[in-house]
Amino acid sequence: MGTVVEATNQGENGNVTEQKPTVVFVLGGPGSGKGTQCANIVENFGYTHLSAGDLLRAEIKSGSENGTMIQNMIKEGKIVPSEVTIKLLQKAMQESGNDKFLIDGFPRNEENRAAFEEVTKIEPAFVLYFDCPDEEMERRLLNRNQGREDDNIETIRKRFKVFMDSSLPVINYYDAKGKVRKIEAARPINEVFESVKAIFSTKNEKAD
Ligand SMILES: Nc1ncnc2c1ncn2[C@@H]1O[C@H](COP(=O)(O)OP(=O)(O)O)[C@@H](O)[C@H]1O
Ligand SMILES: Nc1ccn([C@H]2C[C@H](O)[C@@H](COP(=O)(O)OP(=O)(O)O)O2)c(=O)n1
Ligand SMILES: [Mg+2]
Repeated sequence: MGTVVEATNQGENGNVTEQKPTVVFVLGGPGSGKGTQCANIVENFGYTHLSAGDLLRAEIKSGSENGTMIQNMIKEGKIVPSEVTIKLLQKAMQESGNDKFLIDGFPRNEENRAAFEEVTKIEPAFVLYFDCPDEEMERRLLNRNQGREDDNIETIRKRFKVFMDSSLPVINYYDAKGKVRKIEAARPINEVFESVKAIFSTKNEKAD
């Protein structure tokens, strides 16, 4: 079995080798509801959910040599170097056995985006963007109660700034390619999911 993550559609001799996996990037500010909606999508549409933040937090817990660096960056609301995050994503993709992925919270900056494309040669089918006002996101994060070291008001403000400065440009990049599916996220969870369902039920998954 070859790797799904670096798969190409055609070998050098022109033979069809493997299909590239379907990837949907799930973006939006901290607390916009990415993880919550991904869980719903998994139940209904057969995707594997990969949260970049969850993978990084698991890496900290595992006691890896990068753990302290990752922990310090997350506490400061900063974005971990792509090399680290992409390796974790590739490993999780390989281990999943699936060929449809929701990649949640990635790419969060231009470096993430360009490096993922370079390393995997995968273009997302589309980008789901949860648009939510800061006040609502702040309320949700302060009530999240998952014991996260970055869900305090000081780090939250830093994360909002990083989102505005570094992540919105990535969303704009994909918007210019017609790939962004924007969702009003400041509504009850089930209403947001109705909008999500409508997007996954249309034939845009394979669109270039
Ligand atoms: N539509 C919603 N309305 C109210 N609270 C929500 C909604 N979606 C998610 N939440 C809550 O807000 C918090 C952040 O949601 P989460 O899915 O973890 O967001 P993200 O992954 O984008 O940071 C969680 O406590 C979650 O239960
Ligand atoms: N691509 C990514 C994703 C997350 N991180 C780090 C920096 C982020 O502030 C934290 C938390 O990300 P996570 O997606 O779990 O946070 P939210 O669900 O948006 O609240 O992880 C990263 O460095 N690079
Ligand atoms: Mg999340």
